[in-house]
Amino acid sequence: MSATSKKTGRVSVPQLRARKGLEPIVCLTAYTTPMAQRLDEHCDLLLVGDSLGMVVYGMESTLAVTVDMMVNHGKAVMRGSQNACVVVDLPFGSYQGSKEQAFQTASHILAETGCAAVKLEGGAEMAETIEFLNARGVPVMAHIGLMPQQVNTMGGFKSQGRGDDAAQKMITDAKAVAKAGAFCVVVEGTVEGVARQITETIDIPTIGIGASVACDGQVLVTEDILGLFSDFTPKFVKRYANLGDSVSEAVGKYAEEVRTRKFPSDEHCFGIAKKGNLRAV
Ligand SMILES: Nc1nc(=O)c2c([nH]1)NC[C@@H]1CN(c3ccc(C(=O)N[C@@H](CCC(=O)O)C(=O)O)cc3)CN21
Ligand SMILES: CC(C)C(=O)C(=O)O
Ligand SMILES: [Mg+2]
Repeated sequence: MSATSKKTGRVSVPQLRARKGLEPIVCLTAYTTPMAQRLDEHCDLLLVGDSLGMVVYGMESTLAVTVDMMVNHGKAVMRGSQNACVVVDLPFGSYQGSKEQAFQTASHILAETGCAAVKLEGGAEMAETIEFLNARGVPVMAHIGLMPQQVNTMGGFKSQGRGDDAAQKMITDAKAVAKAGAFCVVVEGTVEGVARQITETIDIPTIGIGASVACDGQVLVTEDILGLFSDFTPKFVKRYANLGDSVSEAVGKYAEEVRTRKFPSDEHCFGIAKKGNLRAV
């Protein structure tokens, strides 16, 4: 059972921060109310990720995701959950301009959705922004390593931390976001040795996605583990179900029954009208 705060019933940001080095933090993405309802009892943290652009809207990257989309899906996830701490991703272009822009966007998302914190991508270059937000009441989850919003500068969704310089830069980034006051940090697509060294070096929890078992917690995209998304499958995804196949099978049966007039049968109908109910024309 996860620790919950008395007042709201939800896992709080300080409780998550205090999990450093203890029981691993369980996190999954959530975009909708029905999925949040299913995930809530099992997860410490639900992340309304901007990956929804690719998973729900069929976009080729996360770059065109808007603040309005994040607010609407954030509200949906809050309605479907009561236990987990809900964190919403700041989308591309809504926070990189200045720390003031970041505060404007983040405070809007917190006020509109009721979520507990925001996540933003970036290392040392975002430290000032993280400190600015945190000091003004916006808890920040950082995100380093493979940063999908940097797909155009990184030349694709490629794993990070290979080579001494890249490894050293990632460790510097991790230290910078921790010092700036981030309450935890997502480490994405990063070689094990670097993820382990970061986890051992900084005093906030690391949440890994493709960053080995050395991290203080794990996150994956829910549709990936359920087999509901198949445009691509990152190496770090483990499939726990094949719901996409179940959907195809169920819908195939429905279509067949409609075409053969097997559906709807009597049990799904409101019966035959009594004589008096039928008005003569
Ligand atoms: N469904 C989904 N799952 C995700 O994990 C995810 C998203 N969408 N959208 C936003 C980002 C994009 N991510 C991605 C996308 C592709 C790869 C990928 O195909 N990587 C290859 C190459 C690795 C390399 O060259 O180092 C792989 O084999 O994992 C990884 C992460 C992670 N995020
Ligand atoms: C995969 C996680 C870390 C994310 O940023 C997202 O879902 O957008
Ligand atoms: Mg994201």
